Amino acid sequence: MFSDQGRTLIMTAVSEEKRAIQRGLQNNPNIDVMLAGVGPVSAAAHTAKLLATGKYKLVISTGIGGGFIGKAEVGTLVVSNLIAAADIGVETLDGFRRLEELGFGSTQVEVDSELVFRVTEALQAEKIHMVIGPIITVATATGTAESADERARRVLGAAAEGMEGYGVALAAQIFGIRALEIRAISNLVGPRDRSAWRMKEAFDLLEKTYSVLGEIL
Ligand SMILES: O=C(O)c1cccc(C(=O)CC[C@H]2O[C@@H](n3cnc4c(=O)[nH]cnc43)[C@H](O)[C@@H]2O)c1
Repeated sequence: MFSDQGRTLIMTAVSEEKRAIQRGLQNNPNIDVMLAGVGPVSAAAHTAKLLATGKYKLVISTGIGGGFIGKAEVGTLVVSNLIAAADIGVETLDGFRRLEELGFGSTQVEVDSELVFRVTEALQAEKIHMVIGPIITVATATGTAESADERARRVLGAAAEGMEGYGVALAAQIFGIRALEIRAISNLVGPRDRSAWRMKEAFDLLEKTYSVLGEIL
C-alpha cells in the first residue's frame, strides 16, 4: 500500500531541534530535515506543502517532548504507535467529547507496525532507552496536573505529549504517506516548571537517535 521509493522527510518545530538531528544524520543524502513551526496547524501546513512535491515516502514528526509520569521519564525516547490529537473536540457539561463521538471524523493516525518494529529494533540495538506508545498532540502545552490527567485519560496509554505530531500525520495521511512521531523527553507533562526542563540531554538524545536511524531510513 505504501511506497518504498522516495526520500524521508523529518519535520521539527524549532531550529535547535533541527540542528541536533542534522548533527546525528551527518549529511545523509536521502533525508531532508525541515521546520514545521510550533503547533499542529503550522506543522500540517508546512508538511502538506513539502509532501505536495511528491518526493517523499515517509515523514517523521520529531523533537523534544513532555513525558507522562509513569510512562516516559526525562531522558527517554518515545516512539509512537499512535499519533492522536488530544484537544480537538467539544466541551460539554458531561466533559470533553472527541470528534469521533460527534461523527465528525477522526483525531488519530495509527502508525504502521512494521515501521515501528524496524525503527525500535535499530534503536534497541544501540541501547537507546526507549518506550513505544501513543503520543498526543496539543495546541496548548499542558501546564497543570489536572490537565495532564484529563488529557492522559482521553488517549489510552498516552506516553508523551508534543505540539506538532497530529498535524504532520494528518498531512501524511492525506498524501497516502506513512508517518511516525519520535520525541526525546525533556520534561514531564504537568505543572509548568521551565527550570526542570532538560533541554541539552534531550537534544543530545535526538542527535544519537538520528545517527542510528540515518542508517535505516
Ligand atoms: O516555556 C514553556 O513553558 C513552554 C511550554 C511548552 C512548550 C515550550 C516550547 O518551547 C515548545 C517547543 C517544542 O517542544 C515540544 N514540547 C516539549 N515539551 C512539551 C510539553 O510538555 N508539552 C507539549 N509540547 C512540548 C513541542 O512540540 C514544541 O514544539 C515552552
